[in-house]
Amino acid sequence: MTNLSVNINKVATLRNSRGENMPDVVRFAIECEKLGVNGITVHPRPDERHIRRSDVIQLRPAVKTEFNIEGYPSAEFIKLVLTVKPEQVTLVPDAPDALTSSAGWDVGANMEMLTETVEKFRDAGIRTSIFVDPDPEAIKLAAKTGADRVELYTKPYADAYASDREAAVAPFVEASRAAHGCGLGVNAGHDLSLANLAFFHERVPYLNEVSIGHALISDALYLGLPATIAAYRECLRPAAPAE
Ligand SMILES: CC(=O)[C@@H](O)[C@H](O)COP(=O)(O)O
Ligand SMILES: NCC(=O)COP(=O)(O)O
Repeated sequence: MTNLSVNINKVATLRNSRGENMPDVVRFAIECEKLGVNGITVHPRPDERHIRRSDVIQLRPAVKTEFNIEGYPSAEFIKLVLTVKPEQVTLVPDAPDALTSSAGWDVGANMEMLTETVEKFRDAGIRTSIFVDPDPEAIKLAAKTGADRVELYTKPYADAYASDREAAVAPFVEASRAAHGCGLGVNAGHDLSLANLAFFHERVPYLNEVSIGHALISDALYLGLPATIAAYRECLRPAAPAE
């Protein structure tokens, strides 16, 4: 089974466009859980342009499924995560002013820092995941940091899906096999959508979790949240066993 974690960053973007608390990110997370999602993801950025540190703290007791916090492991981020103790932390290499995530880690160049960071979170009982491109070498190194999972950066898949979906998904199939072979769990995310998710799920083995925000929140504006969550969950329905 592949879990669906809803990234609620964009709900906070809308909230922040006015000075008050509408929409309420905690209420939104609870509504998502009532509709059957398996987790809630947030990516607090240093400028607090969407999710704020105070949101992360308020979400913790409200989220009853899996709380996944993504971000660059600055001292401030590490302190926040160790205080909040989510079920999962995803380490992402974004610069403080990044518009959005645009690449996985250069794991080799950051081996010592990643290994030390993973150890801090593991000691606190928090599952760790490292954001990587679908590169078997980076994945082998990620396993050596002691991380539990990798998250595959799926924008290249999303971009290439319309022109040649077989070619687009092939590196992710290989990457997921490599991760599984190293004993790592496999997450995936970035620009997954109703257009490309079902095929990704059908083809990529060992997929533990997808985290989806931008497209899902946009779809909810058109379709409503219950229909949107139902449609994404349908994309992740296990294939019927072969006759
Ligand atoms: C790691 C990743 O792919 C997501 O966290 C994505 O970057 C969402 O962040 P924004 O909502 O700030 O674009
Ligand atoms: N880890 C990816 C994520 O949380 C959501 O990315 P996106 O769907 O907003 O591109």
